[in-house]
Amino acid sequence: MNYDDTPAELLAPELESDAELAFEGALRPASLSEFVGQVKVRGQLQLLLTAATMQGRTPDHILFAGPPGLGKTTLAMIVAQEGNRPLRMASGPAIQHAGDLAAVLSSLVPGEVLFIDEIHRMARSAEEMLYLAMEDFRIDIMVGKGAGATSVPLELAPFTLVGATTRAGLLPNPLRDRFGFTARLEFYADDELEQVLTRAASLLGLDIDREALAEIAGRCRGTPRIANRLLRRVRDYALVYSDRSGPSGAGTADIHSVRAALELYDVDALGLDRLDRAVMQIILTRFNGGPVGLNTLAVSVGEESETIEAVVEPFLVRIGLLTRTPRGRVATPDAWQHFGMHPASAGTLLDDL
Ligand SMILES: Nc1ncnc2c1ncn2[C@@H]1O[C@H](COP(=O)(O)OP(=O)(O)OP(=O)(O)O)[C@@H](O)[C@H]1O
Ligand SMILES: [Mg+2]
Repeated sequence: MNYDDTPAELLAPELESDAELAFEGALRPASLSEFVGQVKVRGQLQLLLTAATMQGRTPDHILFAGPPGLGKTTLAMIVAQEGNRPLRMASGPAIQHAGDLAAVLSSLVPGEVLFIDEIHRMARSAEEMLYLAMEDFRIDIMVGKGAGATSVPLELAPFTLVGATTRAGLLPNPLRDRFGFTARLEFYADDELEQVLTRAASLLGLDIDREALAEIAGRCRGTPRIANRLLRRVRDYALVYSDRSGPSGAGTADIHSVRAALELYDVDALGLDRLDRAVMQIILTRFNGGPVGLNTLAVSVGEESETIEAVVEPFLVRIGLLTRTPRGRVATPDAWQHFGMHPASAGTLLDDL
């Protein structure tokens, strides 16, 4: 069985390169009204921000949780932009000591939005400092060492903390409880992805029809970042193989060029990526459909169980290939069908293990 037939980067929901970063920057919607989908979250955010503006106070702290590429960073930027507030970007892994966080917090200006990406990866000591900062806009700084050490309180400017995490479950309760609003981002529906793609196509100057956009939307794991990435590969294909009669000379793409381009890159009809396929195939072939425990599964595919749980599983569950039960992960009848396999009889199963 070949698990490595898709270029990993094409369907990976994580960011890959600097070029992609620049492209994402250009595509990021700048206001809530431009932001596609997540209707419920958008409404909730709008209310929270408007109420804060009416009262002239800083908005409550906000946590965005959900799989990679669904718009957490984009929404954090929008929170700052909508309220015309300065934005400071930080990331959990870069905050390894309480002192790192103290330096950031003490330099915030009143009303500033502090965005901490991957907030679940911050150091413990920094987390504890953050509790006090979020609640009372105050921190205690330790001065000196050993018996002579004293703690000096420091007032902070009122700020709004915006946290993003792919693993809300890893946040300690005291931290989670201090956010006034937690938004869980969902995978996008096909028609929403089509809107994202329409906008991106016009920015790329690519002439592409509805049917072709719908085909890409159906294969991008419900994720805008992947939609934009697949669109760029389709653009390449159109550039090289079409007659370049599009308005900007970037080529024209239709359903045939989309299918050909995606086939070239081994993006299957459901948009499963290499890791999705590896997980499903292990469950089907090695464990005869399951149940399989998360850790066993992670070891079998050679991945962190964190990645399986945060990135792979939510999507497989959403498209109905996998269910989670108290005894482990189980493949659905649709999964057997998608991979063209059948459950083995009990005898062969024992041989296999
Ligand atoms: N609702 C949306 N409408 C339009 N474009 C979107 C939307 N959500 C995300 N995008 C696009 O997808 C890209 C990825 O979004 P973003 O960087 O905000 O994801 P993320 O959730 O922060 O991912 P990660 O967990 O990897 O940091 C952005 O460049 C943006 O162009
Ligand atoms: Mg992000």
